[in-house]
Amino acid sequence: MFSECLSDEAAGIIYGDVGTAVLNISVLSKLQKLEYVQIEHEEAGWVIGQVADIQRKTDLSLEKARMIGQRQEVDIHEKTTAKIEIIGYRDERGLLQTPRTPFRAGQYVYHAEDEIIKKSLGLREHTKTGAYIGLLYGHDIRVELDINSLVQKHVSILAKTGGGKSFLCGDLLEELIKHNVTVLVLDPHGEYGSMKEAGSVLETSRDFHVEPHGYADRIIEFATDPVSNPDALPLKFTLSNLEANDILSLTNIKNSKMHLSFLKKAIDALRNSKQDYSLKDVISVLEREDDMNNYALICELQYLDDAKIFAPSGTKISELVKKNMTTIVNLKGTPPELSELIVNRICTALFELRKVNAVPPMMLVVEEAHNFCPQQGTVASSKIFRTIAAEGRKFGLGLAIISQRAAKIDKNVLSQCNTQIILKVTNPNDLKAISGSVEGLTASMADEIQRLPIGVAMCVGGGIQMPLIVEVRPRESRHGGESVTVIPDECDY
Ligand SMILES: Nc1ncnc2c1ncn2[C@@H]1O[C@H](COP(=O)(O)OP(=O)(O)OP(=O)(O)O)[C@@H](O)[C@H]1O
Repeated sequence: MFSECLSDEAAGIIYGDVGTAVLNISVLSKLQKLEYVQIEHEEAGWVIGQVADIQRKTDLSLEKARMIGQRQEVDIHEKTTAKIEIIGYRDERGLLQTPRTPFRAGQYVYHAEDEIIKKSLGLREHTKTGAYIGLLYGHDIRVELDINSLVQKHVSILAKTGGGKSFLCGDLLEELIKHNVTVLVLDPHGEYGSMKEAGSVLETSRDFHVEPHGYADRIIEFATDPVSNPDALPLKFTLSNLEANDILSLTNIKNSKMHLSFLKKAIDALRNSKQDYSLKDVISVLEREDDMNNYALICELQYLDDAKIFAPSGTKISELVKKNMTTIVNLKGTPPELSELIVNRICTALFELRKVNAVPPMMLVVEEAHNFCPQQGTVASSKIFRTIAAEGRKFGLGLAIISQRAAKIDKNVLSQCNTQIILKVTNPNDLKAISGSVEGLTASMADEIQRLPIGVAMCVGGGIQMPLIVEVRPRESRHGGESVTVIPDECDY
């Protein structure tokens, strides 16, 4: 017979037609959507399920509702019911199974105990390789992503703008730093340098066990514009490593055969006379030609020279990537074409050097990934991202892509991300792209993505076998992507 001893604390009783995958209960005590429940099965033992939907059924007719409007007393009878989706149980081999025979009507359903949830969902706490990103929604159970799996199988963090992507990515980076993983972050908006400073952990109703902590001793920051980022080291590229068409692609005269041939000639002349040369040298050669047709090209090169990104001898990868350290490449203020070229050169160098073990196994984190590996059109870095997504895992080069437009990321790249962290998304195209790429996503979970509050994420992969809803932990370090207040409170004036 089934356990009757817990009936006082029961969440509900099964009624109506009962299946092996879905069943309905009459709710007996407070129950929330997405909460886990446990039900005893005659053969399988305790099985867990999740509340997919709750309904309060009432007998209030339209007519009676009108009577309430006329301030008349009306009796309302209500019954709360819930739809439960069965997740399963662990068999003696530790594999997740679902029962093959249905539960019985009249059976009690209970609020799930933490130990049963952990066992059934395969959640392990305080593991050696776990990145703690938050607590399981409604439960004091730590959700940890397996770092080896993140690096080997890539990860995506997707949400609408302001959905909490960079906040959560900061959590992940803190964990990677604590576990001594070598990381390089491509940071188009300069949001991650603030991780050097300790944050202020907000008081919340839940205790996440997080203390403020800054990571200045573990972070190296490089910036293309060191004037605006005085704490960062200057990032420079060797001009002599670029071909004429690379340089022309950075200007507004991308497809001119005439200008390409002028530029090639000037560069060939310089290469024949010296090893290192600057953009000023290229401009001087073009000026000496005294050809009116060169004028537009000279103006563009002067504009490029003002970006001060090229030097006779650029930043070496050995300076950029240091074992067990996190490097932030701050691209704030860099024009898009230049950013794409920089990202392409860094990623290509990392991939090639990783192949020959000249840099340590590492994680490459790319913010605003839709700009560097777009689904439509091609940019300088499109090809290398496809290559890293497809082959990076073989060489220990993990990819973390972060974007507010899932539908605008190259599908060849997105589909290779086996760990997905999804925050609030409302755009229908993005929702479609996400639903198509997340394994094991039920219709109710997919629907839930639009309603996720800020600070709540849906995760799957990284050692987590089914999509889980997670309350994201607070940051230890300062979050650099705070939303800007347009109209301050009176006291702020
Ligand atoms: N887990 C959380 N706890 C508390 N506050 C959060 C959390 N996640 C996000 N926020 C707050 O929400 C705001 C937006 O978060 P965040 O900057 O991470 O969004 P985003 O998705 O990176 O935005 P954008 O697309 O504009 O870069 C910030 O002010 C941040 O402090």
